[in-house]
Amino acid sequence: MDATAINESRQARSAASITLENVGKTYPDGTVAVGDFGLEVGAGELAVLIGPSGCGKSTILRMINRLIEPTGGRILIDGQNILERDPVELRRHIGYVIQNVGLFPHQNIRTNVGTVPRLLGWDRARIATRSDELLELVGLDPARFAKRYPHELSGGQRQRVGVARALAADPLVLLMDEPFSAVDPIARGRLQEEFLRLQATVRKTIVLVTHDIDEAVRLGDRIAVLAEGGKLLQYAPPADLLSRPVSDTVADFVGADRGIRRLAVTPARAAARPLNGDQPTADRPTVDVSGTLYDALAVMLAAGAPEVLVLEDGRPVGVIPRTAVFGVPDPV
Ligand SMILES: Nc1ncnc2c1ncn2[C@@H]1O[C@H](COP(=O)(O)OP(=O)(O)OP(=O)(O)O)[C@@H](O)[C@H]1O
Repeated sequence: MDATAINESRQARSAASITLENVGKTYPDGTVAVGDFGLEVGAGELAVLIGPSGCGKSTILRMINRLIEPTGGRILIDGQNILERDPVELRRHIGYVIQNVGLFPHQNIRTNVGTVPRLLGWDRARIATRSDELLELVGLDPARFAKRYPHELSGGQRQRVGVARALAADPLVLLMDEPFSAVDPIARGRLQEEFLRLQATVRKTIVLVTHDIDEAVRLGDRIAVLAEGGKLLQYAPPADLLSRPVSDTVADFVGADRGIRRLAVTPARAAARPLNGDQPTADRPTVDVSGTLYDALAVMLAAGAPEVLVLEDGRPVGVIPRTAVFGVPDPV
């Protein structure tokens, strides 16, 4: 895809689909980092790659922006083969966020965020405006932070700058390699939450690598569980992965407490059973339809009740019985 095609497709939308077909990477010493890997990520979706150390996650990610050249297969962005593009030019249209951010230490935050727009030849005023807009978007007040240097920020703040920098030129695709793992668990939780809010606004197509199953479940629209050699064991939405792992290996990998995680990612709406017309609805414990099965369980436990009503706009639209929480069929 040439620059004109990119601009045209960006006018239509701000995210692109990613397709990997039979992608492989074999190193000259014979190491097969990735054997034969396929994956489809829809425009605006966030796909997570997870798996044991050395299974090829980073290799797959870095083949998408050609920091690593595949030795087999095809990688398509919006249907266009990226292997036919100039890698340097390609990378300017793909945001990339890594663990320790890699900010330039001798440049202030505004200049760091403006890195790619500068390479793309934007004028100075436009770069400054865009940098400040991005800093606002990631929750850093430009008046306070734009002129600081990276060492004057906390780890979490630096990570936010990394995300702002990756988004600066409005890329169609964002690649994130363990973006939140260098910060402590509390800061990480906050960053993940902010990141979800940000993604709801910008709706980029994102491939994110993590070691942390909780992070995968929290952030992913779909999760790809990998084994050594980039073997894809399962690719599914978090709730499906947790409730129906395809093998013992996947079940072990997603963990013994996957039942609890499943509750947290199953929407109350999906778990609700139809209301029986003659059941009373007054004075019964309730959960909003936007909540999860986890919220429903918390309400049941607090009220000592066997079921909760599901409300939409304050009106009962269904009921979640205790059996739904435990994933067993209702008695007939
Ligand atoms: N230059 C190289 N030559 C030979 N093998 C390599 C080379 N670079 C990476 N590898 C191998 O490729 C495999 C995949 O590495 P990769 O970094 O993609 O794994 P990963 O799943 O991201 O691991 P981690 O979770 O530990 O970061 C590993 O076995 C690694 O040793």
